[in-house]
Amino acid sequence: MSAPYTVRWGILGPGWIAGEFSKDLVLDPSTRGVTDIKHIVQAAASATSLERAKTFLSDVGAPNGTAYGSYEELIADPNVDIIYIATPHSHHFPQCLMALNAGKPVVCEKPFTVNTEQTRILVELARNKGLFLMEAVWTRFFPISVQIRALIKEGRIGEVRRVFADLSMAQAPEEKYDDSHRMVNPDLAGGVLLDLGVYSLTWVYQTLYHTLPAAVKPQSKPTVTGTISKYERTGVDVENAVIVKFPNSIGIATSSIRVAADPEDNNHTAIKIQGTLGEIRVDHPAYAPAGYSIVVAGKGVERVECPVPAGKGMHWEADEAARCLRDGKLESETIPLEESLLVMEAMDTVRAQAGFRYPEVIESTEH
Ligand SMILES: NC(=O)C1=CN([C@@H]2O[C@H](COP(=O)(O)OP(=O)(O)OC[C@H]3O[C@@H](n4cnc5c(N)ncnc54)[C@H](OP(=O)(O)O)[C@@H]3O)[C@@H](O)[C@H]2O)C=CC1
Ligand SMILES: O=C1OC[C@@H](O)[C@H](O)[C@H]1O
Repeated sequence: MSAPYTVRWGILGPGWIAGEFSKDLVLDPSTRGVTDIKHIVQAAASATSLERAKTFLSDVGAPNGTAYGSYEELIADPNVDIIYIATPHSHHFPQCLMALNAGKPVVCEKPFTVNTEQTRILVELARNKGLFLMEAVWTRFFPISVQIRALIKEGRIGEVRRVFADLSMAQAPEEKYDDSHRMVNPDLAGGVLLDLGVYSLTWVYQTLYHTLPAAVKPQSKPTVTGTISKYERTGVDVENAVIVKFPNSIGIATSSIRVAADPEDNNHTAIKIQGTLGEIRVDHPAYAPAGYSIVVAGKGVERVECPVPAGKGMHWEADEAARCLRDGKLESETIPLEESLLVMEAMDTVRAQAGFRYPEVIESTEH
């Protein structure tokens, strides 16, 4: 058996999710049945302080990693193969630009950028430079997503005509968040559409668009209609509803931080994928569901549990990025850049229809 392909990660923005991601990186991949890939947390950088980067590395179980007190040093490190960006939404575009311009492949947290134009620039830059680029929508790589896309393609629930997808978590923003917090701060591109709505839209696009034959995709671009409710204190959205109309199907994506999709936290259905023969009901939360049911008329209910075998489940997206690097691919087939652009476009459209724009400094493509 050949040695596993090893990828050395550089973590840019050592905050909450970067910690979860890095802890998954250092897990033994065989705990999820993976033997062809190995990850190393090679380095981490904090723009706030070198000490923070050091503490981060030790906390995630990578005490031998190199700590940097600036992002520039991280992306210049020749021992780093790929950069993972995990900062607030407002900062993804300039930081991705910086990393790509330095010749580093990038995995960037969701949402890719503040708007579509920014993502388009990154995609063109990565393609021109021959560098791998991927939006870190971890949900797409969960075995549950893989299984459900396969069930749709094999016609288990007939022709899929409609999808309802919700990711809502009652968070009482007035109590939970200071107005400067990234969830509600317009300067950091806060708001529920970009933060949680991106997952509801992911379910719509990965079921109704990703599963289509390649030949029909060019004629299958959706039209999007949507609305939002604003947070009185900061003006970002706290609730939204998006209708995504494809030629032969309709997706309805919603998200909220005012109400909960699953108030009792009890595997309530958050996503319904409806076909002409039946439906697939996927558990809350949409970003990491742990089970689903297949309900076919006359055949009863088949329940499928999909627990994460070890860690949080962010390792699957890292495995994908590693395999793409190994195989010389510039993008993931599971989350093609075109689909990241389509989701960004949907969010742009909803914001435009609602008259919701972020400060020019973060909507700008000049950096
Ligand atoms: N995949 C998932 O499940 C999740 C994804 N996310 C996504 O990850 C990203 C980061 O979220 P999260 O980990 O909660 O973020 P944090 O609030 O923990 O911040 C992450 C890092 O970003 C930098 N940062 C924080 N605030 C600012 C600011 N005001 N200006 C500039 N930089 C700042 C800091 O880096 P430094 O130390 O270098 O200053 C910080 O360590 C977002 O895109 C979010 O949508 C978030 C949660 C879950
Ligand atoms: O990506 C995310 O998923 C989990 C949520 O709790 C978090 O706010 C969001 O950023």
